[in-house]
Amino acid sequence: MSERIGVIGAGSWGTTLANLLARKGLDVTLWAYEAELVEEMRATRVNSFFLPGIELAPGLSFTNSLEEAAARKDFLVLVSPSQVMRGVLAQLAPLLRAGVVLVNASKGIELDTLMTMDQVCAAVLPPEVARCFSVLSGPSFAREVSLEMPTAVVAASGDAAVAAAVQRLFTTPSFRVYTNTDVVGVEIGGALKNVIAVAAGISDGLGLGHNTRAALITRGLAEMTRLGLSMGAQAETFAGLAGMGDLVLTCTGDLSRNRTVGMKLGQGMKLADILGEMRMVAEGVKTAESAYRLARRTGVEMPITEKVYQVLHEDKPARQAVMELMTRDLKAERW
Ligand SMILES: NC(=O)c1ccc[n+]([C@@H]2O[C@H](COP(=O)([O-])OP(=O)(O)OC[C@H]3O[C@@H](n4cnc5c(N)ncnc54)[C@H](O)[C@@H]3O)[C@@H](O)[C@H]2O)c1
Ligand SMILES: O=P(O)(O)OC[C@H](O)CO
Repeated sequence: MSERIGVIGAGSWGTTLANLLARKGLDVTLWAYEAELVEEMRATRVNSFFLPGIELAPGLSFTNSLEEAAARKDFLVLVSPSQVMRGVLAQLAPLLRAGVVLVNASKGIELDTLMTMDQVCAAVLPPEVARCFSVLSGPSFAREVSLEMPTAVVAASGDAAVAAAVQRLFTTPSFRVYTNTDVVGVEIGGALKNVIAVAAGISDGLGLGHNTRAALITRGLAEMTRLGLSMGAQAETFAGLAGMGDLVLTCTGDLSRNRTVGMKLGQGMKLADILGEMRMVAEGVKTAESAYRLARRTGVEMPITEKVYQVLHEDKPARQAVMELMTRDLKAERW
């Protein structure tokens, strides 16, 4: 392969994906928002800000210029946090050529507009550029991927040929990529699992047990699926890697930033203090509000999301939120 690839965002996931491609011998340019991070990666070939201890492959080059990262590329991997994606895309829009394959690897719902990342791309980019959109999602902690621990993810696009191209691009012996055509389902699964992971963290932080966590995962999946279906997603996507797969990982894995935020809340810390000591992004904090508002707008019942929103943003005590969830009206089990 002789593809030229730009990766936009040098956080832990952007750096990991760029490094995975460079390890395959591909020509990859990684754009970092922080100029000093570019200097550091050039000098040391390590991203100590976001991915310490992982050596970066020789074929990987670094830039603080979006033009250098994006111009004349065949694939552009978008890995900026979802709440800043629109601003980054607006700067990229005049630089992109028709036919470049866009790969969104960011997981969130924009707070101001309640749009998923495919919708933000369609709104900001010229139609001939936004057409080749795909989303890469699934259970994938950056550090484990960097250490080449076997991982399976999904590449979704409305155009099966684009999904197949992304599958070929990213596949390695330790990174297995499935294709899917349900962009909405994959976007919604990746975004909402972060909210449920905050809930699972709160439960763990309160000292509740495995029963509670299993209930949150299962009923969390039900409400994720309900919202997805109301937006045109397919139910089976939520049983797959971008749904249940990522939900299980993020609700149980100690590496999850979203679960960690929840744990600290459950232990009594204030959100502002938790976020104040984090350099990395926990997308579920803002997506909890996006999802809560989407649920109200669409009339979809999302009780766990509602309680996470209230604990995060309305100072509801975590124990009260648990009690309110447990004493809701009794009902039949259903999606
Ligand atoms: N880390 C993972 O394991 C992982 C795995 C899959 C998906 N993701 C998703 O990838 C996306 C990026 O997360 P990450 O973990 O790579 O980031 P990170 O938390 O490691 O780092 C934060 C990132 O935000 C960037 N940033 C901060 N302010 C910015 C601004 N104003 N404009 C542009 N960029 C800015 C930083 O440069 C850095 O790239 C998120 O949506 C996340 O959910 C992460
Ligand atoms: O660390 P988190 O909670 O942002 O999760 C990272 C990835 O999304 C897991 O698939």
